[in-house]
Amino acid sequence: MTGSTILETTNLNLWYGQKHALIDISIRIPKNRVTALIGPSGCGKSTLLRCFNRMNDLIDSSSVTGEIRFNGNDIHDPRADVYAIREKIGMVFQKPNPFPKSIYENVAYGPRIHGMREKGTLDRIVEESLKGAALWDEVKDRLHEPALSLSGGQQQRLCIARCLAVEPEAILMDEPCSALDPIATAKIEDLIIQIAREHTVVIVTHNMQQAARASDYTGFMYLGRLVEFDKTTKIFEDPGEELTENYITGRFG
Ligand SMILES: Nc1ncnc2c1ncn2[C@@H]1O[C@H](COP(=O)(O)OP(=O)(O)OP(=O)(O)O)[C@@H](O)[C@H]1O
Repeated sequence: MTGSTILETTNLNLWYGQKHALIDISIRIPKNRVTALIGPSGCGKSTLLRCFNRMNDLIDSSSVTGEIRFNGNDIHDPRADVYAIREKIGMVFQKPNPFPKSIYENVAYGPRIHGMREKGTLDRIVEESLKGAALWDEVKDRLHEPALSLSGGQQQRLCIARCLAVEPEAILMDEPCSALDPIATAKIEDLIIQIAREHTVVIVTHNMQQAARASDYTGFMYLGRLVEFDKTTKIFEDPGEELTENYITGRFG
C-alpha cells in the first residue's frame, strides 16, 4: 500500500461482556484517503470505528486487547489524552445530532471550549468550517437561527462543520447518510471526497454503491473479523476472498 498510515490496529480484540465482537483485527488506515468498512449487520463495523477514537471506553462492558496506534502513538497509553484523541479524530453519527443552539454556536462550540474568545477569529473559523462542509452558501444569512431548523442533510453537514472547526486529522463517519434522501446523500458523498484531500475519513456504510463511489480503500468484515482490506476497485472488481465476493454480489447480507 502506498502513502502513510495514520491509524493502525494490531491483533485488536474487543469484548462486550462475554460477546467477542472484534477478533484479531489488524488494519492500516491510509492517511488522507477515504476508507469504507462494509459487511453484514452485526459484523463489528461500528465497534471497530469507535475503537479508533476510544469511544468504546464509554461502554462499561467493553474490554480491549491488542494495539491501536494513531500517528504511531499507542492510544491506550496511560499518558494518552483521550479528549485530545477525540478532537484529532472526530466523529459523525448516523442521525444528525446538532446541539439545540444556533448554527453559529454549533460550529463555534469546540473552539470556544478551547478558550477561543476573539470574535473575529471565531467568525473566521465558523465561516471556514461551514465552507469546508459545503454549507456556507445555504446558511450564511441565517447563522443565528436554530440548527434544528435545518433539513436533515444540512444538519449532517453542520455536524461535519462542527468537527472541522477543531481541526481534526481524521473524521469517523458511522452510516452518515442512512437517515438522508438520495440528494442529501449525494451531497455528503461529494463532501467526503472533498474533505479527504486534507483529512482521513473512515466511513461505515451498508450501501455498497456508496463505498464504491466514495472510498479509496475498503475493508470487508464478517462475524467480528476483517476478511479483506484493499483498494476499493480491487475489492469490488477482483476480491481475493470468496466471502467478500459473495457479499458484494448480494448473495448474502
Ligand atoms: N453496547 C453493546 N453491548 C453489547 N453488545 C454490543 C454493543 N454494541 C454492539 N454490540 C454487539 O457487537 C456486535 C457488533 O456490533 P456493531 O454495532 O459493531 O456491528 P455493525 O457491523 O456496525 O452492525 P450494524 O451494521 O447493524 O450497525 C453485534 O453482535 C452487537 O450486537
